[in-house]
Amino acid sequence: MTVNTQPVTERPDPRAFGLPVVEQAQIPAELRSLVARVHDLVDAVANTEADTDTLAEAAATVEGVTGRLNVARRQIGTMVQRDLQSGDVEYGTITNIVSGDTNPAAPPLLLERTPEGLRGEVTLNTVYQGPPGLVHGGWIAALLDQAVGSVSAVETTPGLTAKLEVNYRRPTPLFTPLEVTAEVDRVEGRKVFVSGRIRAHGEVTAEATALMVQVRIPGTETQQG
Ligand SMILES: CCCCCCCCCC(=O)SCCNC(=O)CCNC(=O)[C@H](O)C(C)(C)COP(=O)(O)OP(=O)(O)OC[C@H]1O[C@@H](n2cnc3c(N)ncnc32)[C@H](O)[C@@H]1OP(=O)(O)O
Repeated sequence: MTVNTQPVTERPDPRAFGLPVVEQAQIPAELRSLVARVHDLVDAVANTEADTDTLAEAAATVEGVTGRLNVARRQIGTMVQRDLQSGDVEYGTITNIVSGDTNPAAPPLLLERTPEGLRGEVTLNTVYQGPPGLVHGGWIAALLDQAVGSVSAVETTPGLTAKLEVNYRRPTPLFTPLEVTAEVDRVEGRKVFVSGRIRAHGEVTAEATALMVQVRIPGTETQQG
């Protein structure tokens, strides 16, 4: 990471903006178990060749369960607070499609701090398939977007992706541990230039460069530039 000529603003607490925050430890084990079961269910549904009676019975069962769960729903924008092994605190939406703790559609990608930036591992099944046996290109971009967005948030302050350029160098395989890394390259005022990579078997399959623009936080415009 190159020199930042602007002071880094203290990481904002989403509660100050009226967003509910759930600490990771407060998520019940029963909900985590349900998320994992539904994650497996999506894969089973996507691939099943069961007979029609079984399909009809499963649809009715799932419809009933969905109705029971929908009785109480979270507020849109609910955040989860994660305490990283490094001691850093990270906030993200609890249903984030890539990393959300309660989203059964999320792989999920869990990232931890390294001396260079962030690193995580994820293995994707056929739910994320594009070409036969390979990860969908849009999902590759999503993994990279999440990684560069998170590293920007952890090392500076949260921002939105203004520009993301993905270079697909090699096919990215399913059912293979993928290493995802991201780092901050430089900071210019509110602009954070970041980069990220996906590796399979140690070989880079995709890489991205991106521009994150830090969100304007009331009262901090002077520091943010
Ligand atoms: C919370 C922890 C974890 C978070 C992880 C999340 C990962 C996922 C991230 C996402 O998916 S974000 C969702 C996708 N992105 C968006 O929806 C963003 C939509 N775009 C916007 O909302 C605005 O365009 C944006 C906030 C990016 C910028 O608007 P601003 O009004 O704040 O910026 P402004 O126009 O003042 O420009 C500030 C600087 O950035 C530059 N800039 C802004 N947009 C740009 C762009 N698109 N391309 C190049 N440069 C850009 C602009 O030229 C200027 O440079 P200078 O300071 O040098 O003059």
